[in-house]
Amino acid sequence: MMLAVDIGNTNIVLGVYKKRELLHHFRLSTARQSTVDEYGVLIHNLFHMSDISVKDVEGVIISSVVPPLVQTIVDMCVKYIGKDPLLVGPGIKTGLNLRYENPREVGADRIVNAVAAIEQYKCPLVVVDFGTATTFDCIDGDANYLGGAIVPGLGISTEALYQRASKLPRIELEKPKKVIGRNTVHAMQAGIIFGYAGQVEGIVKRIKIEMNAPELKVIATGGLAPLIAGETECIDEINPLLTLEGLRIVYERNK
Ligand SMILES: Nc1ncnc2c1ncn2[C@@H]1O[C@H](COP(=O)(O)OP(=O)(O)O)[C@@H](O)[C@H]1O
Ligand SMILES: CC(C)(COP(=O)(O)O)[C@@H](O)C(=O)NCCC(=O)O
Ligand SMILES: [K+]
Repeated sequence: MMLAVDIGNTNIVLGVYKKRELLHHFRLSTARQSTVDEYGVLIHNLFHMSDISVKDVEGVIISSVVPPLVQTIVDMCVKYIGKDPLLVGPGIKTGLNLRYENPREVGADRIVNAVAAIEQYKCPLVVVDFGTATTFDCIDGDANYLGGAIVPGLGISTEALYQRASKLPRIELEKPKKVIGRNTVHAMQAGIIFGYAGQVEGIVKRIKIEMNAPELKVIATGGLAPLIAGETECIDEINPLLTLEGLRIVYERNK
């Protein structure tokens, strides 16, 4: 078995693979102050509840966009799983041709998303990951990673209204019935959800023009993808496990 770990700014997602098959996946909060032993307890409990033996884990791969947590999770793997994990970063074979000005700058989650999408779909394509931030990753017809766009995530945007405007409450990220809200909560939900869908549409439209690829496929992933995908025609498919799949592929390429 192989353990794939994606450390995002909000959630740490873990996947347990047996060859190409995802047997289990788990989602933890990204707690920057948690210790090696605290993460060890979580992993121990999750494995125990799922009847996974640590002894069966032959290797671990990690992608992280939260530098302060990397050493903690690496140390946890060594101490509680007995494996030195592979880190997605410089020196690792991804098979991806990165056209970023500085390839080291690209988030590891964006890299593994792109690797998985190229394997699973026909290029050209765009991956939209609705996480803490929403990222757009553009892949051309020859499977080159071109770059993309980064926008504030749905959660961050919603939180900003609450934090910066005294009379705006904290709201649930839920789709309202109408775009014309007749109370504060509905008005905020309308603005956030429908505004976000419009933003995604606008960016995808510009990407298609800039890449001269009107037929390009748009794949959505990340915790909040289903909320927005229903509100726009521009998303072709939701693939919630794209990041884990990318980690599995990169792991195979470095065995
Ligand atoms: N299965 C899910 N259903 C609903 N919301 C989710 C789910 N998974 C994650 N979320 C929410 O989506 C947001 C982004 O999560 P995620 O995609 O894991 O972000 P990141 O990769 O930045 O950690 C968070 O607010 C999280 O609570
Ligand atoms: C853009 C991101 C913050 C998205 O992270 P996430 O929302 O998945 O937590 C992350 O991919 C990142 O820190 N990237 C580095 C900058 C870049 O990709 O150019
Ligand atoms: K992510």
